Amino acid sequence: MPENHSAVAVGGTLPDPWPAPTAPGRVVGSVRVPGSKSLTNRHLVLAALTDGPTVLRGALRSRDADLMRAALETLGARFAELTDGALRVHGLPVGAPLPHEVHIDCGLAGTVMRFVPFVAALRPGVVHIDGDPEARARPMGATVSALRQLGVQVAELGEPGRLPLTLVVPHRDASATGPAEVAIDASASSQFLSGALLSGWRLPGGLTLRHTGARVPSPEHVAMTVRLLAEHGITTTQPDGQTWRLCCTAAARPVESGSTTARPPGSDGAEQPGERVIEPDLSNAGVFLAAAAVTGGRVSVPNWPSATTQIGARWPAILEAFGARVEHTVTDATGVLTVHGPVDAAGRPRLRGAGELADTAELAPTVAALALLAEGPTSLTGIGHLRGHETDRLAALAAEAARFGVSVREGADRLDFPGTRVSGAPRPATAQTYRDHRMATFAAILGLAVPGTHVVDVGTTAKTMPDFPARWTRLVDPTPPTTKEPRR
Ligand SMILES: O=C(O)C1=C[C@@H](OP(=O)(O)O)[C@@H](O)[C@H](O)C1
Ligand SMILES: C=C(OP(=O)(O)O)C(=O)O
Repeated sequence: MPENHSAVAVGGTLPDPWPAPTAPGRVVGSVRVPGSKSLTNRHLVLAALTDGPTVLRGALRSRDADLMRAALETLGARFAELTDGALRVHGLPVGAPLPHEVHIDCGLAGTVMRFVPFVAALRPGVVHIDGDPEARARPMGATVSALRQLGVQVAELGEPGRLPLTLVVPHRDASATGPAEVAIDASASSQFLSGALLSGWRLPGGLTLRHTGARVPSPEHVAMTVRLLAEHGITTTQPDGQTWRLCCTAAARPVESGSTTARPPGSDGAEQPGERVIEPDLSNAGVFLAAAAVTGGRVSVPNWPSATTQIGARWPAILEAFGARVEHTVTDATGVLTVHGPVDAAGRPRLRGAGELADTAELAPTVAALALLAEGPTSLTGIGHLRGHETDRLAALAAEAARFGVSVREGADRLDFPGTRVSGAPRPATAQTYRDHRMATFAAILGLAVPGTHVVDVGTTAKTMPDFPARWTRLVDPTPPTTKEPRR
């Protein structure tokens, strides 16, 4: 079900292709980043499966988050926007038959494609699941297999192991005592494991989930799932690195405990909803931090958590590998992360190659932009499963680098960037984005240093950051044209 992705800026539609702003000098600023997509969509699922109301603060509004909300609403959850900007979620009736057949639109959201089918498996009925044309290329085989092991009939209406799917969910024996046993190969995406775990605690006997493949991709995201379950009072045990066990005993209770849970002052707790605060999206924060790195500038992100399960926790180490200096000023549980971009003796930006960076997962496109502007070589390894992301990101990054005049070596699960000492500086190009938000932000970062860069369909950034073009323009060149002065 494709939809119009065109980017709408304050005051109108953005041009397509979009002229990416070039930094007039050092980029200096502070950027408040919206809530994490991965945390928001997990919290939405967990709140939808909790019997009492939950209040979410800082939840992302974006295409992926809105698709998740719509899907959960279709399955019976209810949402109310509160006047203070928070979102109240009322859980869906687990186990009750759906009143009629329903359709779920996943868009291009991996979290919706891989999390929602397991939610659907908790209500007897017929559920049709589809998404954008690009979503039909993304792997779904492990979800299909897991659902069948749970007794759901799954019709694969297109290619095997791909969307669209129709699920026929049976009535479940609520007196089941043992855990459901599911064994899947999740090598193509950690989301298969997260999806099963996020709903598995509502199965009558809980769930034992086993990964049969070699390695778990994006392991941080599975750790995030386990952590959030724990915050909801659901214990996951891991007898070995490939197996997760969830019991159902904590099921169906409103949120009462957990590190992000707070009760309103004076509350006796009886009818009060649990409250969750969602961290900013650190993967998207990396795009803004990259602007400092690329221009020898200084960019801060407030509310940077001191401890997090987000893969964006790796930004300080990654940016330091490129020669940036990173400070984290801590106040309470959060703080401000500030990146100072590296400069040479004359004050000109000067990124060094980062060497080998393993398992950068969803950070890879942003890191790739840095690697194209760095002097020395950088290799991104262990990223084979990114071929199943919004697009085949290894092929897309190599193709777009070539458009900018840089030859990047594409291996089965790695990319090798030569560094500008070998390739020369990237030259202007009109970057294709393949409906992939991170390919758009990749090109925007290059545009900082490569005047004349254009980005096709920059509106695709609405997947996780609807106002990206306006935010980016404000950060890169905040001075109105008439008052412009060189910043260095
Ligand atoms: O569970 C999640 O929220 C995600 C898991 C990861 O997926 P993969 O394991 O497919 O990389 C990540 O890349 C994606 O952006 C979000
Ligand atoms: C891979 C990504 O998204 P999705 O949640 O759609 O898998 C991503 O955001 O980089």
